[in-house]
Amino acid sequence: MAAEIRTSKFVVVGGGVAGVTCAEQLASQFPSEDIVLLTASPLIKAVSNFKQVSRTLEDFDIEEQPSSVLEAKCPNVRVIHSAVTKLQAQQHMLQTDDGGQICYGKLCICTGGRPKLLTGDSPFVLGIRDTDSAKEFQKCLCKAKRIIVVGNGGIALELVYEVEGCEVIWAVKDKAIGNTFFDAGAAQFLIPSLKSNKPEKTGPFKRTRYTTDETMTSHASADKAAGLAGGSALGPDWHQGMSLRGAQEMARRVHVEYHCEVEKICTREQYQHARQQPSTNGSEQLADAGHWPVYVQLTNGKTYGCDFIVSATGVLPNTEPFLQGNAFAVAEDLGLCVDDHMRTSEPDIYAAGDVCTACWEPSALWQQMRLWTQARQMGWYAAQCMAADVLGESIELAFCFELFTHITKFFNYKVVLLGKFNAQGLGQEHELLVRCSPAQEYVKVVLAGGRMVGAVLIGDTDLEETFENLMLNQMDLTAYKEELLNPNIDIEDYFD
Ligand SMILES: Cc1cc2nc3c(=O)[nH]c(=O)nc-3n(C[C@H](O)[C@H](O)[C@H](O)COP(=O)(O)OP(=O)(O)OC[C@H]3O[C@@H](n4cnc5c(N)ncnc54)[C@H](O)[C@@H]3O)c2cc1C
Ligand SMILES: NC(=O)C1=CN([C@@H]2O[C@H](COP(=O)(O)OP(=O)(O)OC[C@H]3O[C@@H](n4cnc5c(N)ncnc54)[C@H](OP(=O)(O)O)[C@@H]3O)[C@@H](O)[C@H]2O)C=CC1
Repeated sequence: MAAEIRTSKFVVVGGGVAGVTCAEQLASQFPSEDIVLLTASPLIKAVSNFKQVSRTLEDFDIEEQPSSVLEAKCPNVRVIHSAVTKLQAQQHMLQTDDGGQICYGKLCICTGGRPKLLTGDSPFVLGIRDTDSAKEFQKCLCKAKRIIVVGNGGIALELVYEVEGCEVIWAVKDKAIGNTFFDAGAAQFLIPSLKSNKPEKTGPFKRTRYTTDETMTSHASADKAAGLAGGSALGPDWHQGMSLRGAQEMARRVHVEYHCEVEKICTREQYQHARQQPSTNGSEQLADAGHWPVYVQLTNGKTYGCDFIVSATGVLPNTEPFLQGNAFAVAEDLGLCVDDHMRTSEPDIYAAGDVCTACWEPSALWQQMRLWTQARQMGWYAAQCMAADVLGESIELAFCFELFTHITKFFNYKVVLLGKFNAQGLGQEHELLVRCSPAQEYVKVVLAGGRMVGAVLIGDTDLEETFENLMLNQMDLTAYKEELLNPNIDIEDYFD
């Protein structure tokens, strides 16, 4: 007997922040419609305690929840735990891995991303994305004496600071650490934190934690083995309450190798075999001669042995089941291109969060980064756009896309990034003002044409709201440059 075809006016795929926010918004705009949320993960990710801190800065918690919590909150949302395996965009039809078929009126794809690994074919290379991969990392770490972390973004910054009881070799391709988030000056401010002891963690955790039951976990693992989607991305605090300890009795020990990439990864047998051959590369230096399961040759000529490698080298959008047989425009980073109404190039299909690439002409002070805040904002705005389309109303690009803002924590410091915080795309046409008190704060302001266009604030600077306003109103600061970072001036009063 042919499987029943379900029909729904609105279908959202993905139970991460983007998908759940989108489904919630649609549910409140269309209380008499059924909204279907399809997700491959056993738990969903919901935003809680949302606070609009200022015009564009926002603060919220994320909770992993059973879908019943969302269904109780939004009675017209129906969550189906099943992975989409095929999309027929012309027919407006989705197929799922349990054999189901769903016909949609409007669809929003929020399938997130997965780690872009250095190599997919080595059992010694791990990526971290969801709860399962974080647990796998923890299991390998507890037996490890040395690991190599490759990458210079968010995950690498978190790991090198958190891991104890295991030597960490950190290979970065840049001349300073944390290249994705800040410049060499900020890196210099942060480096001493790697050499001192970590402050004791203080609880309690703000976020509720749920665990998946055995059936769900094994279902998710089976999906992964079959190459289907995994769980939602981790986020702030993912390592809280998780022991990131290796097999040695020692505090944190990190050695940074700058300006290098991975040339070759080989097993102990391959490595020993190569060592017995007459040397073809006179410059190769063995950083230590211990016996390790895997060896990594870096482009600076050094070779390190280690227990395993963490590839913290970015994200690849999860687009697979959607592209085949359809005509989606795809960006250079392989995300689904969306316009300023979050529409993909296929009719009635929208996308939001890590899976999409913003292909509209952005505001001068905004850029896309694959972050929680943007996943929430895009999910929310995609729902507004879908609603406007159905109701035949016009809609303007949401205000949150006017100015890039990100609040996070690195090396136990509060970090706020605003606008073109790294002078992205400004060439030589900018000026930097910097104030730094070691171990206390680092403040960098980017000015272009006398106007503030970006800032990096590390520590409890309390400057974010004032700087946000200065960026949004684009006041000419030429006359105030000397005072702007003067610690003896209350800048908030000054521009009141
Ligand atoms: C270790 C780590 C730490 C991070 N820390 C921070 C941080 O401190 N601050 C910050 O802002 N951001 C952080 N991020 C990034 C942030 O988590 C992501 O940008 C954000 O969660 C993306 O949300 P999303 O909804 O787009 O995707 P995801 O959360 O990845 O959700 C995708 C959903 O789609 C589902 N799915 C995928 N394919 C299918 C399919 N075929 N069918 C059905 N369902 C499917 C998945 O199961 C999942 O539920 C971190 C990421 C990681 C990995
Ligand atoms: N606190 C926070 O805000 C956090 C956010 N995240 C987010 O989670 C996602 C995943 O994090 P992560 O994996 O760290 O990704 P990121 O995009 O943050 O960083 C990836 C890093 O790897 C580098 N890289 C890419 N390819 C290679 C390669 N082949 N060899 C060496 N280096 C390489 C990149 O350099 P280049 O840029 O030059 O290509 C970049 O420095 C990101 O979206 C990130 O923003 C994660 C943790 C914390």
